[in-house]
Order: sequence, then structure tokens, then C-alpha cells
Amino acid sequence: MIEATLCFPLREWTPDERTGDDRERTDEVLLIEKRRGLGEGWYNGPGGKLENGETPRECAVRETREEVGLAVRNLEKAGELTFTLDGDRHTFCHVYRTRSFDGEPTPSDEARPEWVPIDEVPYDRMWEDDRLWLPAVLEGDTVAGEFRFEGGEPLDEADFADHDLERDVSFEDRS
Ligand SMILES: Nc1[nH]c(=O)nc2c1ncn2[C@H]1C[C@H](O)[C@@H](COP(=O)(O)OP(=O)(O)OP(=O)(O)O)O1
Repeated sequence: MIEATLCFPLREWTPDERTGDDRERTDEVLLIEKRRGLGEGWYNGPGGKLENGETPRECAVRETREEVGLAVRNLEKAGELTFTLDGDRHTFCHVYRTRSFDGEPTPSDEARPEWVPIDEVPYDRMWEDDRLWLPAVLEGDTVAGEFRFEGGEPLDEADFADHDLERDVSFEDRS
């Protein structure tokens, strides 16, 4: 089974009164348009597979730096997701969010970063399961879920079948 991570950096967007912009204050999330690998062409958070000896948290920090050049800190665990394929556990994914980071998001070979208001997340251009759990993560809740796919490898071409999802999960003492 693959162990992987996703990281969702958040920032507050406030209107600049000098420009007469009358949109409401909102949170924005840093998404990437993935340029290669699993889920290529879709939006997701920065993230990827754990390397040898790495903790999930270290992986999320490394992947965010490699993919979009952002140095994230103080990651808060927001979710644990199991993706199954044809009844077998395929990927276990640790989900983090953070409001602490240094640097400006920069495109790489792997990803094109984009700040998106949290109520404008393009769920129609993401993994089908994301609309089920990501809104809760972006609102500050915690989630644990299993999402079942069918139809054989690769996972991103399989059909999403069904799921179980729990909210308000405690991740204390977990990486
Ligand atoms: N159903 C799903 N919903 C979702 O939102 N993200 C998923 C997902 N299934 C896998 N992922 C994410 C988790 C992880 O960030 C990434 C793993 O994809 P890959 O195996 O292509 O890894 P990457 O190529 O990004 O990583 P590295 O090869 O380690 O750089 O895909």
C-alpha cells in the first residue's frame, strides 16, 4: 500500500478598499494543477508519496517545497483517507492544513499553483472523492474516510463506487 500526503496552505484574503473591490473577506486555499503522476491535469493540494524513513509530516513539507517552492510550518493534521481499489487498500493519505508558510508559490515541472477562494474550489476538476471531504477540511474540521474505487489500475482511471466518512475525528498524538 502506498502512503502519501496532501497539504492545504490557507490564507485570508481581504479586499483592498482603495480599488473599490466589494467582495467579502474570505479564506483562500493554495491548490495545484498537477502536471504529472497520478491525477495529472486535475487540481489537488501539493503532496506525494512518502520516501524511506520520512514521517508523513516531513513528506508534506518536502512535497510542498518541491512542487510549489513554499516552506510550510506548523502543519495541522486534518484527515486520514484510505483509497481502496477493487477491495484492496491502495493508498493511505495523511491530510494537513496550515496558515504558516514562507515564500511565494512558484510553478514547477510537477505543479502549477493557484490561490482559490474556498467557496470556489473547482470540484469538477478534482478527484471525485474530494467534494466529500475537502469542504470540511477547509472549514477547519477533521475527517477520516474510506473511498472505494473499482475497475483496475491506474486509480485515477477507476470508477468511484462508494465511501464512509467520519467528521470531528481526534488526531492527537498522531503524525
Ligand atoms: N482519491 C484521491 N483523492 C485525492 O484528493 N488525492 C489523491 C487520491 N488518490 C491519490 N491522491 C493523491 C495523494 C498524493 O498526494 C498523490 C499521490 O500521487 P502520485 O503517486 O502521483 O505521487 P506524486 O507523483 O505526486 O508523488 P511523488 O512521486 O512522490 O513525487 O495523489
